[in-house]
Amino acid sequence: MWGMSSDIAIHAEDLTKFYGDRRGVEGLTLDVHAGQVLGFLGPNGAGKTTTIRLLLDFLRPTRGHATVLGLDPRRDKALLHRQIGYLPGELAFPGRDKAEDLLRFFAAARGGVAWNQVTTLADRLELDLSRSIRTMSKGNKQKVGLVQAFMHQPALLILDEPTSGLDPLMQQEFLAMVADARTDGQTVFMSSHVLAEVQQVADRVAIVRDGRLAAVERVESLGRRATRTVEIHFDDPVTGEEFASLPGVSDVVVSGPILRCTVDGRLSPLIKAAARHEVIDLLSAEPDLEETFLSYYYHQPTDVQAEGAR
Ligand SMILES: Nc1ncnc2c1ncn2[C@@H]1O[C@H](COP(=O)(O)OP(=O)(O)OP(=O)(O)O)[C@@H](O)[C@H]1O
Repeated sequence: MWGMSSDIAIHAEDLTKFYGDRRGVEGLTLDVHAGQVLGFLGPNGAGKTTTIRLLLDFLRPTRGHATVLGLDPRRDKALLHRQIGYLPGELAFPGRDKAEDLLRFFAAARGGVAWNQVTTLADRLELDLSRSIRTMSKGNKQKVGLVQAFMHQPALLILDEPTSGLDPLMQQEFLAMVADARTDGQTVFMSSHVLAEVQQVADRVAIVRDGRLAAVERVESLGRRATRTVEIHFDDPVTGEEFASLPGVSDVVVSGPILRCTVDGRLSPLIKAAARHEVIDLLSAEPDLEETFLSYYYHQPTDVQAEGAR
């Protein structure tokens, strides 16, 4: 439909939303491949929720358009929503009492859901379905939201800050649910401001800031580009100068026989230079995607549009 190939679950083209003269999101062009997990990353106010609401036709774009599961959200909203599992960023449940009642209501609205799906998900998340939603903590409400998003095994899951309010164990369980969904061929679009969690499950990461897409990267290539911190202990004092100009080496700090620096990319230039001295020890911290992301994020001009965006 719409000339879209079915291996694209979400296609956004110049998607733009202004709230008055305030930018929600501008010029967002992005494809999400069917069967993949896309992490949609950015800090508060970057435009993640705005983008998600545009994809679902809860907001109308100022400019541009989106195609979701081959459908135009503006024309086929109801049909589209039946095929999607959506977790809103702000959960507002109607006044029904028990979690189970609310989930039965959602299940019926979707034309019936195998109830064992619901209980399986609730068990995984350690959610007591007999509890009253009104008295639930934020985390437990979030679990109810997740169960309703996953319970009909939708072709596409659109999740706005899905781990918010979950404790670390439950965050891991949620990530396992996403990995299982991917195994089953479902597509997942999840927003987050935490790279570490997205890194575990995503195929690609899209980074938004100030309402613009700053980068789209495969998770592995983010990793390959990772900077790492290296500390080398020598027998005798060294000078920083002989290391500071090496390719990829920065932030050189020398205190006596100890050298600390940041290396971007391969370690060999540093290791060759170090080997001119007697090396006692070398410590290299695991490439930290969070740091890579942050350095990338803060050092790029705003209007960079990565080649990987399409
Ligand atoms: N209804 C609105 N009216 C005016 N401005 C809005 C409205 N909704 C969002 N904005 C603005 O649009 C920008 C993007 O907001 P959005 O909620 O999409 O960001 P976000 O990345 O989802 O952030 P958060 O994680 O805080 O939800 C922000 O500057 C925000 O203040």
